[in-house]
Amino acid sequence: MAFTLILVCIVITLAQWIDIKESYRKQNNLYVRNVALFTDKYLSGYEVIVREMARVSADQHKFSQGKAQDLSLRNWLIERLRIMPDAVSIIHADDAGNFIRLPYLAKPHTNAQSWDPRKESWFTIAIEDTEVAHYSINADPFTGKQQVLTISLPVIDGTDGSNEGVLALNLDVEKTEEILVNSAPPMTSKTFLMNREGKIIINPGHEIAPETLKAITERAREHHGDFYQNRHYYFYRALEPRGWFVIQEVAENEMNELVLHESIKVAYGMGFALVVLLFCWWATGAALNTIYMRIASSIRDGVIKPGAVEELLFEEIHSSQQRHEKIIHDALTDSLTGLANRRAFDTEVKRHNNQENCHLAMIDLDNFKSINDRWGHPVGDIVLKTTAELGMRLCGLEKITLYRYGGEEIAVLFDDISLEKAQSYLEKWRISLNTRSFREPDLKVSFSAGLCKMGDASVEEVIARADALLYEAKKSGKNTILSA
Ligand SMILES: Nc1nc2c(ncn2[C@@H]2O[C@H](COP(=O)(O)OP(=O)(O)OP(=O)(O)O)[C@@H](O)[C@H]2O)c(=O)[nH]1
Repeated sequence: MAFTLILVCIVITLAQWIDIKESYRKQNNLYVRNVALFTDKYLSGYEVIVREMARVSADQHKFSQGKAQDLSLRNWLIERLRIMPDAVSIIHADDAGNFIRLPYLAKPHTNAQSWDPRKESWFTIAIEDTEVAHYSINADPFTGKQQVLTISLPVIDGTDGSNEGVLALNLDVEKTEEILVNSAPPMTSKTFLMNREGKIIINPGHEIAPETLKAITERAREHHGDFYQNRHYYFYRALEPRGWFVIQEVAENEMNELVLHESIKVAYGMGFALVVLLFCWWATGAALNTIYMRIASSIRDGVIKPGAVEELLFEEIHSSQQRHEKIIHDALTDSLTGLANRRAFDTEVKRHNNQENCHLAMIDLDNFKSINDRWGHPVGDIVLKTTAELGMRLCGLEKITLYRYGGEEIAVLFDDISLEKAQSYLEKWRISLNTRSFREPDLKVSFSAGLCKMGDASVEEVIARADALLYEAKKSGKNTILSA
């Protein structure tokens, strides 16, 4: 029992462990999805503006036409730049090496002096394509910033389709990092952006080993998902169409600690419930044991000891036993005289016939019909009852049993009693009945009896012999006892 309960508790706690872990997995996936959505919205907003700037630049800006007509475009671009809080600069460059960079810096960083935009990856990729915006991380030679996030697009003349170069918007990487820093993961973890080639795009200061990046590129094959690698859980989601991934790295220890923290509450609850159950089980067993012991000793001693439950149980057992005994008693007793009835006689006579020194007497009231006829049946009943009472009273401690054999006939079984003693008993009974005064002044009652030995013939023959003697007694004038 206790073992089964403990087993159930362990199974429930384990199921709870798996359930909590699964719930954290979902939370992390949701977190990565939200970061990806937010980052996507953030970058798309800037991409739309860059696209608009590229379109306007294509219409208004031709490097071949000199600088004068650029002023209005420059002002327009500067205005756009001002409304983009995270934008660092914008560059329009063509494949002849001409470029303008806004805002204009009077003292650019020394790196800018020999800078050629055509050597930048954002230029080479963007100039080959006509539709898709390109995202890359670069250094800004003008400010000396090591990292800017560049969104680049080709500048295509709307009228003749000629390529006027590339427009590139540089965003402050630190601002994009803030998205990742300020996002609230469900647990302590590292969140960063990398591309499909395993290169880090944005990483707010986490240390990510190159082999980890390699492993992620091999495992992160779907649009989104999660996997376990080298004691870490990884949750990822693609940032299409940039070919980037938002990655969240959770240490296995961190996940296990959280799951353990949650599961331990359930385990404590289960443990407490188990202890309470076992205690109740033990207490009930002990209480029942005490009750059984008290009932047993009550039954053995015949004394009901204090204690409501035991008393009730004892009473119930006792009264049910009494009911049972009464049913048996009623089944074997004549209701008028209180003597044992014919059914009891039929059972007992066989037993007596197999024993030594047993005798049978058949008794019949004399002239009973006349008594009934003269004084009525109720008086006849009283006579029957009085006869039985006298016979019973005279038995004393002897093993003499009286049976109402039928009508006004009574059978008597003498167990281990000599013929003389039996005769003496019957005689005393006959005299006491015959001398008995009734309320009815003229009522005189007597009986005749036939007494014989048992055991030397069948029951039927013994009864027939006693009946024959009774018949003889009647014939000889009644109020007589004959024996053989
Ligand atoms: N009051 C009463 N009468 C009974 C009962 N059982 C049998 N009797 C009556 O007992 C009478 C027996 O009459 P009989 O068989 O003629 O015998 P008897 O009148 O005693 O005559 P002898 O036996 O020859 O002395 C019948 O009238 C029965 O109705 C009973 O329980 N109560």
